[in-house]
Amino acid sequence: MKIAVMGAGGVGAYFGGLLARKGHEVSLIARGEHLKALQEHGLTVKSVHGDFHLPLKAVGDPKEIGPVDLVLFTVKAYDTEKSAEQLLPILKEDTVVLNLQNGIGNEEILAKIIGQDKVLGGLTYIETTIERPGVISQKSVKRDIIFGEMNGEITDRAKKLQEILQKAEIPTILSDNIQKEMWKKFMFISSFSAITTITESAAGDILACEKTDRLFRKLLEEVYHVAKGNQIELTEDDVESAYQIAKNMGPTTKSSMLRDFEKKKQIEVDTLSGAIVKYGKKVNVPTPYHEMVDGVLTLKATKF
Ligand SMILES: NC(=O)C1=CN([C@@H]2O[C@H](COP(=O)(O)OP(=O)(O)OC[C@H]3O[C@@H](n4cnc5c(N)ncnc54)[C@H](OP(=O)(O)O)[C@@H]3O)[C@@H](O)[C@H]2O)C=CC1
Ligand SMILES: CC(C)(CO)C(=O)C(=O)O
Repeated sequence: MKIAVMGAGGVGAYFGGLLARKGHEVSLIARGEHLKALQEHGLTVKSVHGDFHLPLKAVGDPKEIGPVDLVLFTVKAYDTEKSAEQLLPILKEDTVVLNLQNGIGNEEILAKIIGQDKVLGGLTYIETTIERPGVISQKSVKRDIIFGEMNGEITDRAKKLQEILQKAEIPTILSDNIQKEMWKKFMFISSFSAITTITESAAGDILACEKTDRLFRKLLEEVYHVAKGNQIELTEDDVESAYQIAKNMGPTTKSSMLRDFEKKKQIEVDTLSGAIVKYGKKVNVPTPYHEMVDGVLTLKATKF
């Protein structure tokens, strides 16, 4: 299968690398120093599941790839619109674009630009980052993808994609309610990104401190109430499951937002805590915890 990775960073290059190892023709779309290193030295992955090195095609302009069967869409949320436009020349009638970004609403932005029929909703639980240009460091045992058609249908193309991902050793669930799965991840990641970045700490320290542990729970509960207000059927068990994910991912786990913050890169606060505030306002559900985080991190990020 011919595959392009739009935004070959921590998530994209890691999964792209696993697919290439199974014989798929994978091209990485990247930019800057990272692109230069990929072109000169190939992709290096250091992973708890095993290190590997691959000389993969890496380009800055998707036009150099030609039409593809599958796109992994793995840019940060703030790059969605521009990156979707750049994809247009490599899309065929039956190309599938699997979105793996954090946040809610990215699929809708994608659909407006490339067409609803091409977009599969998705998310991933994995800790992975660009350690230095050309080198990905994948740190978590967990590396799951959950995806599905936005309308919940279990289609042949989705079943085929699940098989391809599973053959590449990626634990993959095909969901008939991806919108709900995305909200579950949204509840977890908006709250986990908030508490890790504001405290500049990993999961273990946060959960071991009674006060930050309570704050994390408050952030999760706030999203639960916002979700309910927006007619999303999350339960209190989902809040507890989200809390347990932070516990189970291990004490050294950091959010990708904290890693970006440490690298003094733009952070996705607008589409995580900022988005919770907006969804809350829409249905008159107060969000003081996420509002505080959104304000503090927005200001801090202007000082890089
Ligand atoms: N990292 C993680 O552990 C996880 C991340 N996620 C989510 O997945 C998404 C991707 O995150 P992550 O992999 O960390 O991001 P990265 O920043 O590591 O990777 C994205 C890469 O795409 C590049 N890029 C962006 N736009 C373009 C473009 N138009 N053309 C070429 N290159 C481009 C970026 O370049 P530049 O650096 O110059 O901006 C960057 O190198 C985010 O929404 C994140 O929240 C979800 C689960 C886990
Ligand atoms: C917390 C983690 C690493 C788990 O998938 C994540 O999704 C992120 O930080 O973006």
